[in-house]
Amino acid sequence: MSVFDHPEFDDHESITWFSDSDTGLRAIVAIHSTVLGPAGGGVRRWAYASDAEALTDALRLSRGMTYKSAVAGVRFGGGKGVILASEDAPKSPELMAAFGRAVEALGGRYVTAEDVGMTVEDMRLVREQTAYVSGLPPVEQSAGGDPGPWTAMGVFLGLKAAVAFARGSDDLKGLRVAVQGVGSVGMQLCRYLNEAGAELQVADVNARNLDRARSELPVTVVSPDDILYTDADVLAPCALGNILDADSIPRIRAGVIAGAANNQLSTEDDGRLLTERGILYAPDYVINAGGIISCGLEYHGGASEADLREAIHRIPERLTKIFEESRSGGRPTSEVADAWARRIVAEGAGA
Ligand SMILES: NC(=O)c1ccc[n+]([C@@H]2O[C@H](COP(=O)([O-])OP(=O)(O)OC[C@H]3O[C@@H](n4cnc5c(N)ncnc54)[C@H](O)[C@@H]3O)[C@@H](O)[C@H]2O)c1
Repeated sequence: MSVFDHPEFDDHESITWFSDSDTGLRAIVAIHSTVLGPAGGGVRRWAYASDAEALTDALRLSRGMTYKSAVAGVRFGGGKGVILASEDAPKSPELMAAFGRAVEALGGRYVTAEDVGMTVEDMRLVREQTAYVSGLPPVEQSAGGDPGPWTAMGVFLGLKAAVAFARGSDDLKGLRVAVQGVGSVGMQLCRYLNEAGAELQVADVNARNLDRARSELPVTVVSPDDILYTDADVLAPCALGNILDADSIPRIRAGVIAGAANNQLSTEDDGRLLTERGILYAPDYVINAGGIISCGLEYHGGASEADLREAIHRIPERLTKIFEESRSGGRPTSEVADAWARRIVAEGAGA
């Protein structure tokens, strides 16, 4: 497996592979950049098809974290952990402790938090081994905790800004929103959308999460194979990445894409395909920054919940600026956001 020539390598500062024979832990921590601060980024536990797939995910996600924190003004660089889930390494307090020791071994260059497949309770176990962790139970800090609900708040506000830009009004009453994935973020987003009067179509591959959505809210359940292509006004991807590509984009019917999932575009070219189809795309790492804003304030300390809410309420303003720059320059929103992020990091490097 090539690393330095990997298409997603993008000058990562370091990539560390961890293994612990007692617990079966196998993990990768990719640190893309520490220019703007310690590399902040959650850890994802997922059953990857191969080590190569896990590496690709770690590299893409960690670069996304650099961009996300840069644009959101969070004092973090970018990094990401992935734990390779397998039957030989069941989730256990010991496995979490082993991951905590791995984070500690990086000496503070990487600050972890929860992502897909991880919980606040897992972070508490990680915290027993290292201080380089955020997203802890609220009792241990003032602002912060589980980043999921804060991410959902930012996505909701960002989705409204995207709808306002595309349709001239941010009134969601009667608007049809298709939500892919009703996990931590997707479910909370659905609650906000329902409150605002939107009509919800949802899909999930996890029956328990789907049942929760169905029992709590008036939703129409759509098959996971169809949710991207359903007849909706807004598509909110809140599952995994790599869903927007040359195959899926021509079939999407929604005019706005605004959701939480990281790395929604398969390649940079896919941003252009969306623009050509007239679909307004809210760049994922801009709209889903609520979680890292929360983790950043929690980690650096001294912030109140009011500070956190105020910071998250600035997400729509940033998105609108990106939409405007995209429209006036005829460039995809994803390209505009990437250019912003690179400029902020370059300025940080020169400071
Ligand atoms: N949690 C956060 O604070 C946060 C912050 C930023 C970005 N994100 C991103 O948002 C997305 C969701 O995060 P989360 O914390 O809600 O994770 P989660 O694991 O709680 O929820 C994800 C849901 O998506 C479902 N899913 C997976 N594949 C699917 C498919 N093909 N079709 C339909 N459903 C599918 C899962 O079953 C699960 O219910 C992820 O991409 C994550 O990286 C999360």
